[in-house]
Amino acid sequence: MRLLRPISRRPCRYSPSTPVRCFATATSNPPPPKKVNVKIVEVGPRDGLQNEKTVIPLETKIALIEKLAATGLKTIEAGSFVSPKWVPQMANSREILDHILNHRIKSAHPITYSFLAPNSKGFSDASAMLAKYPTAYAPETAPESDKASKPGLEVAVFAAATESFNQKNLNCSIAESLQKFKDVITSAKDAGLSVRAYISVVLGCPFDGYEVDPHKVAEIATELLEMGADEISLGDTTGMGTAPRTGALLKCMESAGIMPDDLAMHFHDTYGQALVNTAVSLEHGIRTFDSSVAGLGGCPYSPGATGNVSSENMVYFMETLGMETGVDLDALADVGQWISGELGRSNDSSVGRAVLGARSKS
Ligand SMILES: CC(C)(COP(=O)([O-])OP(=O)([O-])OC[C@H]1O[C@@H](n2cnc3c(N)ncnc32)[C@H](O)[C@@H]1OP(=O)([O-])[O-])[C@@H](O)C(=O)NCCC(=O)NCCSC(=O)C[C@@](C)(O)CC(=O)[O-]
Repeated sequence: MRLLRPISRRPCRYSPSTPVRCFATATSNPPPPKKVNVKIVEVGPRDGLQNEKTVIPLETKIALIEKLAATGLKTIEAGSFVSPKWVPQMANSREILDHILNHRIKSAHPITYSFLAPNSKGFSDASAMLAKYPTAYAPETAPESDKASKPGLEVAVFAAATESFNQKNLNCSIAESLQKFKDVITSAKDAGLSVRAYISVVLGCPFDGYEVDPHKVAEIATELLEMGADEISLGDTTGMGTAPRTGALLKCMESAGIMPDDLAMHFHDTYGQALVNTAVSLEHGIRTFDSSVAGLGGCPYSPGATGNVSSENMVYFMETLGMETGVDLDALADVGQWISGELGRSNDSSVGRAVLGARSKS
């Protein structure tokens, strides 16, 4: 069990008043500033595609994951073990996991692939595949050499900050879903998988509006961390988050003793506030951000919500702040354009379009 301590008692690498880049004090020959790494979690193949109305062929989904893997992204959410009656688009996640384990997608660096599994049925479907290829992935405790040559795997559970959204999304109360997650998290840890836990609608709910209690978010996050989750991703599912409310939420998390390293932020860009909220999160020490290529996405249970902030915009934003993402923006822009074409929709990444436009002029 992870012990949570008040934030003031554990040395924090960053505080709200720390500028994102810290330059060394003047010397005659100051070394170049060391870049701060940020982790971009690409959620396009799952969050991005789950709400598309026409059935996307398995080959297209696999091609998307392979193309993303070649851009430098190190974490890719690849599918979801949920009821096909509820989310038909994710019905072939089993085949996607099979492909990842069986074919070892080519990449110049180790990649962790993440799959949603909100209950024991979802996890047992996923673990049946792991049993088929028991040595095809690198467990968390594997030696570095194994981690370099085999994919890492992560299981993601998901709760909500409001009862109404939890009921719509998972057909049970928050307490009941947390109970179900206990088994999933324990089994995932036993199998050597890392665990991510989402909390949706943390900054606004399609049913309860702005009435989301940040203390409730902190309470759920604490419970999930104590169950063994490695990371909590705070979802602004509706995109209703604003800079002051993002700041207030993160302050509340800090007061509850939840460390910035334990958190990721998951912004949808419905109101165009995602990067503003990202900047606030950076100031609070968060270094992991979810995004989806070409801004794909939208939650089936959040009417009107648009996609996640686009990965191209996120990478550009981080790199222009002098932070290191490890992602090749040009290559990512190509993937965004390609998948938009495959889906017959417009490319929703302004940076993606700008990169391609600038290239076509040169
Ligand atoms: C959780 C359930 C299944 C409960 O749904 P339920 O109907 O209450 O489940 P049940 O336990 O009563 O079982 C009913 C049937 O579903 C089957 N079943 C039961 N579980 C599974 C499973 N895991 N995989 C496949 N099948 C399953 C089960 O076997 C049974 O089949 P039947 O006997 O009728 O043939 C359902 O509510 C569900 O699938 N919900 C998924 C909702 C979802 O995927 N939402 C989108 C992801 S969350 C999100 O997008 C937000 C996020 C993460 O991106 C962050 C953010 O932006 O906020």
